[in-house]
Amino acid sequence: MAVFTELSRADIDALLTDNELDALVDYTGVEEGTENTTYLVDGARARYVVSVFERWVEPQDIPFFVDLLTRLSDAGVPCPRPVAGRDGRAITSVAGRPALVTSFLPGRPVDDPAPEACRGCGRVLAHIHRVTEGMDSHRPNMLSLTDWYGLLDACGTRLDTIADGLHAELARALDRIAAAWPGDDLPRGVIHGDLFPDNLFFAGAGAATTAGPEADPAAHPTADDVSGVIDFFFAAHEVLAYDLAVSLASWAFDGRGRFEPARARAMVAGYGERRTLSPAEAAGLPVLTQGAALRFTLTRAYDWLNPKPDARIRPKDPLAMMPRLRLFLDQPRAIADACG
Ligand SMILES: Nc1ncnc2c1ncn2[C@@H]1O[C@H](COP(=O)(O)OP(=O)(O)O)[C@@H](O)[C@H]1O
Ligand SMILES: N[C@@H](CCOP(=O)(O)O)C(=O)O
Repeated sequence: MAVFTELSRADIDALLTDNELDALVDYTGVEEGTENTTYLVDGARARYVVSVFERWVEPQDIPFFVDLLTRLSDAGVPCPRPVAGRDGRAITSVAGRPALVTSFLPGRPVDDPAPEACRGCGRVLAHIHRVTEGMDSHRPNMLSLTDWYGLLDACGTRLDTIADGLHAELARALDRIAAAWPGDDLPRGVIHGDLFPDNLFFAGAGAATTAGPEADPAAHPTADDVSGVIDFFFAAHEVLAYDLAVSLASWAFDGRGRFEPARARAMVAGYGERRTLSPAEAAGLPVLTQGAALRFTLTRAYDWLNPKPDARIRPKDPLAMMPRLRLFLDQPRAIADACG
């Protein structure tokens, strides 16, 4: 459960009534998520999502998220829309904490995304990249390649308590990735930065986890069934193709962690439906996917080694991305072929 900051019924009631939004029916802390505190709030008229920012997000970043989510919503990207308070401006604090109140989105993520779902993911990413072209608000990426060195240092040899030799292996990987990083030559813009399967909702999805995929065709939604994209709190200015690399690293593997070229191909094809990937971007993807697998290993390891006391959270396995990192490093053709 990702609740770092406990909100009381009185806090939520004050949020709804002080802003003349709604009457409180019920509220609950959300199980999923690892970065921020999330509450679902049921009002008499609508359902809201309250995200209280805990880290990586500074209060001065909040206007960027408000602009971004408003712009994307206006352009038809099914993302959370900021909810305005009594003064007509987005609500950016709850119970004295930096926060954002947004609309609730329907649908569920898929656990084991088939190529059609991957195509939907690629399409949404490209849509985000197109719609944010020329956006005025700017947010630098706090987790860019140079920041990975800081994370590696902060974890230090304590990494070896997670797995023998992990520190040396990650240090080698980082040096190799940094030496080949194609970043400077590629188009930059606003990336989502964390479009893992749990952050994309599909209408009708979710049956796979309860009834088995064969029991309900909706367990395998199509790209047209995308109903929501959430968790923009890593969004920032970065190399656009790196965003695709993050999703390739997190979507293009089956339930047993085996690379699935068909998923990677479908994702790249879906991306191409909305934005043309240049030859230089396609050529950069093998190294960008190495970087993505490394970045999430480092942040997960950091969180593992530095748990927040009293937080209700399920930490993610820091070793889960390691086989992917090794595959991307050892067989760069795997990604290159999928993109060709
Ligand atoms: N707009 C939304 N609509 C529906 N559910 C949401 C929405 N935003 C968040 N959630 C739920 O809350 C969970 C945690 O939100 P998320 O933004 O991913 O948290 P974190 O910032 O900690 O990663 C999500 O996995 C999802 O179940
Ligand atoms: N997606 C990242 C970290 C954030 O996870 P989320 O569940 O809070 O979106 C990871 O898997 O490490």
